[in-house]
Amino acid sequence: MKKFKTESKKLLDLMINSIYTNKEIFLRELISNASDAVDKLYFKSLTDSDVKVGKDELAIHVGFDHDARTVTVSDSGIGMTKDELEKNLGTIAHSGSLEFKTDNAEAQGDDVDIIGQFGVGFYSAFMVGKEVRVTSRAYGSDEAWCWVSDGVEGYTIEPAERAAHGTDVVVVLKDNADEENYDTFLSEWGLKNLIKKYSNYVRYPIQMECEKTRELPKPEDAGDDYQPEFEHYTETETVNSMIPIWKRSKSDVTEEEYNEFYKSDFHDWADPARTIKVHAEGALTYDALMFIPTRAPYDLYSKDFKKGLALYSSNVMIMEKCEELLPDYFNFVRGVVDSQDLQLNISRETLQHNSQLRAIAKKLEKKIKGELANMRDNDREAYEAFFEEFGRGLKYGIYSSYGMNKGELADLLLFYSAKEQKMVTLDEYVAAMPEGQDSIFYAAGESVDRLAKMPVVKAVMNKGYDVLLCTQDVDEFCFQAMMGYGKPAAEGEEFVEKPLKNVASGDLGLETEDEKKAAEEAAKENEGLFGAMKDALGEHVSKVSVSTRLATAEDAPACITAEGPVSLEMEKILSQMPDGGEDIKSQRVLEVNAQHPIFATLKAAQEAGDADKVASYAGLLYNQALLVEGMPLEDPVAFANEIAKLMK
Ligand SMILES: Nc1ncnc2c1ncn2[C@@H]1O[C@H](COP(=O)(O)OP(=O)(O)OP(=O)(O)O)[C@@H](O)[C@H]1O
Repeated sequence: MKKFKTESKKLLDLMINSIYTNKEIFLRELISNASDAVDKLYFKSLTDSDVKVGKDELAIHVGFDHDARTVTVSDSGIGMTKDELEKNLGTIAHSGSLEFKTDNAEAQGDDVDIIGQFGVGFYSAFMVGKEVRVTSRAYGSDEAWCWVSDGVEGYTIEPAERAAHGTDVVVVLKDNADEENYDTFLSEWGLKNLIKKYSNYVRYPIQMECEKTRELPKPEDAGDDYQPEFEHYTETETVNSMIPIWKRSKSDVTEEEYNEFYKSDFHDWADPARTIKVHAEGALTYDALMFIPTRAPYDLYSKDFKKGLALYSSNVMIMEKCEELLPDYFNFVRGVVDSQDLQLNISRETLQHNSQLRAIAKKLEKKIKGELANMRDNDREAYEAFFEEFGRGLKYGIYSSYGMNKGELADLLLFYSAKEQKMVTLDEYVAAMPEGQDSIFYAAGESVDRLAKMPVVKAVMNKGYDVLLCTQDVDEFCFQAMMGYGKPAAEGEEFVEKPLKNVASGDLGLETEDEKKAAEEAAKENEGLFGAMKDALGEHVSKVSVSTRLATAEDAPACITAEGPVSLEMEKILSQMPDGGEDIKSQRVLEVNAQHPIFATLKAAQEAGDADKVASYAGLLYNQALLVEGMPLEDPVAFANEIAKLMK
């Protein structure tokens, strides 16, 4: 037996125990080696007229023997001589494939795509195998050799038999232990799954003998009670689909084919809303195929959801979900990126340089954004359906970046316009703003119908201004992070942002000079009344004041607004959060309509010294305003009792 050198032994131990996180990739590595071997022979046939092999003779075979506990990967490739077995498999980190690639760098065209480069992949077989036997016959040689090793001490090379050129790698699996079970590698289903997962796009057919059943023909003399009989048989099946759809030119692929690929590879039953194909050449050459789904997967908004695109290099899957390729707010995009130029880490599980990924991600983000903008502008119905499913994520993207992402995302948002009675973009809202309107108004609450009836909304609408009715919990948080919205109408034009204002908060600055004056006067005149009302309401409000937004007898008698950064709707949402949001309160102001007949009644009660009536009416006004604004009453029984008292 030839012993591995001490350094090699250490390296081998490292290889087997530390480099890979996932044992199952051993099959990917052996299949990649087989594909390289076949590729090398094919390349020879192209460059040397003495070598005659047809592409259809070239295949890879995967099989297993349950009783012997072996998995075998065979190829009809270039094979290895005794010397090559020694050099390639006896020396860790010696890559015959890299040598081949370097030697033939000039002559290689698109027809060859060698995967190996580090000279370590083969040894991953020892993660699952207690012994590996490699029987190989080099092309053009009439002798075969068998290399055998336990992956610990060393290896032997003995003469062997093989009918034709090529290599068989037989992995004798380790025994099952408590924490490891290798039986999945001893089933047709388990191996097929791994081939599909990692090696589906290897360019040569990967074949397996597959078990099938078929019904036997019904005998002519079968009686009425004949039960159909079945037989088992095996058939050679090609498991991989070979040609990656993303490498085919867009004009050669039908929409149907893209849809089928999407549905089968990403496990969706609905066609995608959009398909985005990218082919980039230059410093980094790559292909990408991305899909915008029609509907959100059930776990999109859960913590366990993992975003990412599948990453392939030389047709072999490196990562199932490469997170770095997508920003969080486009987490719903599914797809594939494939590049031969990626500098892989030795385990092929990550890349050496994330800057390569960043460059790709940046370009892809632009493409996705462009596709969404195109859908928004040219197929509004489809875009609204998209937004219904995924809009929350876009808004959350603005909120969670404290508004930093608004440049990328804000023009993709849609909100319900009270005036237009349909979904509009912020640009459409701004474009329709009448002369003199300098803010974007919105209201937040549970439903559009309810919001449309709110006095604070009506008051702004009566001035001729539109109000965006926001019904998602994230809406107001998103707007607060944005603070304002605007973009230059034309290139080079000045950039003016319109502030975003909640119609139920603070001073909107919409009152006329006359209205302002009237309110100031009413406040001064009725200082005593407002003081008494505030006392009656206690901690519930920070202030009782004359409303400037409710300014005619037809408007509501009172409304509640919030001073400061926390609105009533935000308070409601925060109070429903599991982690202590209930402590965050808005500063409520009870605004009273001084033109409303009820105000006259209140004034009269105050003048007559009827403190009980003032207190009771203050409570009633406060509670009914809460009801209108969709806020819970603190004491519904007391409220009902007060009303009953009035009705007696
Ligand atoms: N089935 C095979 N047929 C012919 N040669 C093979 C086969 N398997 C392995 N080899 C040779 O053994 C070498 C070492 O294989 P190994 O899988 O360790 O590394 P690699 O494929 O070169 O690189 P990587 O670590 O990137 O996969 C290969 O470069 C190749 O020359």
